[in-house]
Amino acid sequence: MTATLLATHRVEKPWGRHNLWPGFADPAPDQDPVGEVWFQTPGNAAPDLLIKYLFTSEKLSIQVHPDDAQAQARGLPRGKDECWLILDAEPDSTIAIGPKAPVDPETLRAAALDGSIVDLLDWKPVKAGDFFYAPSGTVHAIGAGITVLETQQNSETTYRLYDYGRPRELHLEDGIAVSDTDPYVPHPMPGKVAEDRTILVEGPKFVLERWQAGTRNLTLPQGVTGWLVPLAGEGVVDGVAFHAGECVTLEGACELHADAGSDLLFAYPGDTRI
Ligand SMILES: O=P(O)(O)OC[C@H]1O[C@@H](O)[C@@H](O)[C@@H](O)[C@@H]1O
Repeated sequence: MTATLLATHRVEKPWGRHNLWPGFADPAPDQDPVGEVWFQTPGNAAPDLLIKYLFTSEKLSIQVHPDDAQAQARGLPRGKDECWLILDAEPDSTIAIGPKAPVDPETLRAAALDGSIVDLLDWKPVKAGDFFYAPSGTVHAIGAGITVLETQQNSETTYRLYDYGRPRELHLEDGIAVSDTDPYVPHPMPGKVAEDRTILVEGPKFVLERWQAGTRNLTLPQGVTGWLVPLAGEGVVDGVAFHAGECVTLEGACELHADAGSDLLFAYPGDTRI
């Protein structure tokens, strides 16, 4: 059994914020806004998954990620399926996920060049508690005024198709080549499978569970790491205390106690619940 409290890595982004979220120190007013906080595993090994908080004040780029095969064909370790649990959103906040109607790659390319791609996409209103799974290939954009907990394959390959004129690099040819041109179809979600267990994602790249307060004995198979993400509350796992806003990786057999009021996510690679 091993429980490791992860260090955080803050990433400044043009669409980030100066007022973050309980448990996260705000950047000083004269510093650049922080858009992402990543939880980093110690050492050099690149784990399968990456957990991030996202804090937005403007729309992110319209973007797409390659899948495993497309990434590996480009010499990259893996693709990037990702999913978002909305923790907070302003009343008019939206997320774009896929085109509203089927579109051919040439039309998508032209729309990315002249900015009309914004209107091609399906912008959905979002509120706290909403959940979206975006498989690799899904053209997407997270909107303004949103706090998100993102669980993703551990990849930083983002192909930007459109960036609202911000002076950042675009990756039009790569992006169009991996874009799914059909409307988004929601990913199957098993949901509540026991009184104290909800499965938000069960494959193909990872499993994501949501738990409340209580005591659990977990046994992760040999070689499998689990990421425990306390969204609210606090507790102890294998003698390591955790609080909302932190992240603990687990290996082997672990005993977990989460106090009343806790809201926990638990992610691990694979396509089947343990
Ligand atoms: O390219 P920008 O706009 O900075 O957005 C990059 C960010 O996009 C989000 O949708 C997620 O995929 C994040 O993991 C990623 O870091």
